Amino acid sequence: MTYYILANPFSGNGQGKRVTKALIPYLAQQGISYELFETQHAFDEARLIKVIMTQKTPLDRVLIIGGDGTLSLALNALTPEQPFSYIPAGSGNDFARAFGIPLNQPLKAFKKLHQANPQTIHVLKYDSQEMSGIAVNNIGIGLDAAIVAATNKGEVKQLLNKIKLGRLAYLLNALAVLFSKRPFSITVNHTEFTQAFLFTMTKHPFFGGGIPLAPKGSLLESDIHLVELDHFNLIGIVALIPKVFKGKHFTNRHVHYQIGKTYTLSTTSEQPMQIDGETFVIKANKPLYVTTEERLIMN
Ligand SMILES: Nc1ncnc2c1ncn2[C@@H]1O[C@H](COP(=O)(O)OP(=O)(O)OP(=O)(O)O)[C@@H](O)[C@H]1O
Repeated sequence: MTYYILANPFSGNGQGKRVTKALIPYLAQQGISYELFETQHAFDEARLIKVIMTQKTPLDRVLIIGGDGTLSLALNALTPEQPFSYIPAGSGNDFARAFGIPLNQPLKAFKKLHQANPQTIHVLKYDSQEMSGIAVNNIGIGLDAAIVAATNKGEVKQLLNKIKLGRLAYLLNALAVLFSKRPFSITVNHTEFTQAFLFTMTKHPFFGGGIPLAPKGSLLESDIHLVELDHFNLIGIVALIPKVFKGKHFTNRHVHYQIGKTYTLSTTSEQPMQIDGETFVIKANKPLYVTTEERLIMN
């Protein structure tokens, strides 16, 4: 059995490279066979998964090393029947937190996955006229997407990442967007929210690098947790932030929470949308259909 490893050396500000550097000598020392495929540029994951799938035999394993974005892009290129293993090497690592994969301990994570049997998890599956795919963490429309969009394109992020303050970039952008983002109207399964501010569907508790947005979410179930926050006064919204960090935001009357298996939604205006931290837009009156899909993980 050979491990076909897809690694993003640049994830987590170079953590992908550090994880690979720790893992490869260990595999060699243990006599474990491997083939390493490192991404050469952004969005190289799908190409490498295709190469891996033409080379591997059914007994070989697929191991992904990177952040949530790398995992998401790789799984979108992998068929549902193909089991995968994962070692986190990002900055947020929400999927790894949700599945209990050791963070910052690549050898511990590897030893665990090496012994593991395939287990079924449920990820998000989305579909519209314009796009389709799966998401391992969450799909957000409005505030979180606007923050991700502002952070991803900001040169400030690169600078702050270098001095290990990437999370500060999120915080600064979050504050700027908080004050400028306007509410929007969204209809989900026939319920209309006319003053929506944050609208996030998640399969597991975490978003934004460990923030417990939906503490009861689980990858082991097909439930999709929907958290919607209405735009109300900004002082109230700012006061809500520490509660979100503690997972205690559901008592606020402006927070709406639903658990469901499928959602059909549409907005009346074009809005930013984030899918596992990559940014898109949802066009006005273009329905998006969200459900779940089963995947096999060996961790
Ligand atoms: N060789 C590369 N050079 C530049 N970008 C890359 C490379 N390989 C992959 N990418 C891009 O990096 C992004 C994914 O980064 P990833 O999310 O894994 O790390 P992160 O942002 O540090 O972690 P997290 O999402 O956990 O915060 C994707 O857009 C992917 O296409």
